[in-house]
Amino acid sequence: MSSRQLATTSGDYDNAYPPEVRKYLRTYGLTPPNTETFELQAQRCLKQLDRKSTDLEKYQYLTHLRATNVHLFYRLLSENVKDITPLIYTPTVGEACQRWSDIYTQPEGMYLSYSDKGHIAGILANWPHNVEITVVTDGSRILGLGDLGVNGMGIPVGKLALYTACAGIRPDATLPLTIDLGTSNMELRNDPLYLGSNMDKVAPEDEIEFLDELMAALTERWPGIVIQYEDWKNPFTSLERYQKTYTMFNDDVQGTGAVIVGGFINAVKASGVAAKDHKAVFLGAGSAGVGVAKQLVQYFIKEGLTEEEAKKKFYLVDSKGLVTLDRGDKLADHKTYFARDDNSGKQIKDLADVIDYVKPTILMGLSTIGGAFTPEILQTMAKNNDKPVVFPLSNPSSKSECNFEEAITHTDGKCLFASGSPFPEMEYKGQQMYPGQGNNMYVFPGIGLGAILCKAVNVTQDMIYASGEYLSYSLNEDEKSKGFLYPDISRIREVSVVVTRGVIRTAQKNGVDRELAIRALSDEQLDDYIRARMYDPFKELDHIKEEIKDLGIKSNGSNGTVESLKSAVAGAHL
Ligand SMILES: O=C([O-])CC(=O)C(=O)O
Ligand SMILES: [Mg+2]
Repeated sequence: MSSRQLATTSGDYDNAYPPEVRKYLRTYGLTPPNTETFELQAQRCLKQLDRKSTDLEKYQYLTHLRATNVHLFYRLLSENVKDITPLIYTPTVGEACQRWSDIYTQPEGMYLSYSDKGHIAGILANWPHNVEITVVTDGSRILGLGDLGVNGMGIPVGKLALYTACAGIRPDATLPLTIDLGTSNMELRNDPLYLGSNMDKVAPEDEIEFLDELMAALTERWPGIVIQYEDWKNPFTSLERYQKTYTMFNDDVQGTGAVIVGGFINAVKASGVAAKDHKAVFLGAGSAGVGVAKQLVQYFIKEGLTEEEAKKKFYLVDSKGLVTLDRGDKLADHKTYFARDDNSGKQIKDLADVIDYVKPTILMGLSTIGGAFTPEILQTMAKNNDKPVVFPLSNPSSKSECNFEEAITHTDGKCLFASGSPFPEMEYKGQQMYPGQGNNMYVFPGIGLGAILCKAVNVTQDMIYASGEYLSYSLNEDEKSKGFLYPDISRIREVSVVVTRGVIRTAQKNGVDRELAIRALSDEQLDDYIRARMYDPFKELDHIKEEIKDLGIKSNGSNGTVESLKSAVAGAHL
């Protein structure tokens, strides 16, 4: 009997497979006759993609392709990362989430509801694959688009597609997970097509009870699982509650922080201003803003400042203005750390006035207020600095505090720029200008893969920081000469190898690794070890051929022909 039964994944229906492989997989006759090269397959896909008139239609086509030929989808993605990533991830995924209940066609992960409490382990048993990593959201803060309830499923799906594309986690080892704990979004709840429960968000203590059960059930079913929290309105509670007990991290607080560290290290070098002389104004003092600022504190400490000095480099601005201790309102816990006490009673409401007061070298946007970096603000940054650092980081593009063209034009081409969502490069005064994309996709794939490969018990803050630091090392000479702050996205798999190595090395230093055998590897050997474990959609055919060879099919001297397969694969229906 063949070790293969009937085809089980959409990848088995790949029409790149020759007849003998189709016969082995028992898909012979279930696909069109010709065996196609990837070039031909890609030509057809790109033609179909081209014919779609909106990005959302392209997103839907790509979703369909993944569901019907998973390896082809990843081959196409890996050869066209720069063009396709914005269609399956930010910004298009934002629109897909807003319209999820409208455009829904098929399940792509698991949905758990509050009413499933007490039965979570039993429900997880329904998932048919072995899982190495899950991305879990409750949809309560999807990108900068607010509470989208279960429509947020697009985010775990998109993040995990990037795990596969960028870090080579096998597609069937990923689990997109959306928790339906109710939603405060009345527009959704009044929509009969809404796919989640029509109830208000559960109370925080009920949410914690639910999550306690979920974390235990996930880890019981898949003991090595890495759990990534994504797009939660209040991510701090779960981070503090679980990070020492489970292998988990929060991508928005920690991943975004780390990716900014990576670009920031390069921006500080390029700015010509010593680290100790920088000052940063942050528009947005929510979880992502504070998460980023905290990791930059770690950077300044590494540069020789005390924690107190490092903390003083940051001026956070929220909807009420500059965050100060004596502002008269009750500050959320996470803001207090950065609240200023040196304002001599002065309160400043407007961002432009804060900038006049602070004269920052760095302006960061994590506010989800599209256009908040006005031409005047950008002009002031350029007046005060030779090379102002301007990072409008909110997602998707519509929420970006400014776009690349505005930043370049209003700083007369001087700014060092990175945004959260992609913007096109442009020419300015005869010179080609390249935008950086400070998106956490540069680090989370490596954080997850690193944690999986070294079998980390926890994801420590040092591992997170290392992902950003190693990201900064991964710029090549060509990228440096063009003034890039982040490496070219088309090199993302190689970048992820470097990031993964940084994460593993740091786990080893922290003593949270359980795969002790890889401690002795040199850096070069470790990189090879990582690469060898990355799923490569171009090598699937070779793996199946190996499988066939292992069954001794070639041993009758017929070189794997259809005839030899006929006799060797007992039980196959030819
Ligand atoms: O998904 C992205 O593009 C980045 C991110 O985590 C967010 O904005 O929440
Ligand atoms: Mg996010």
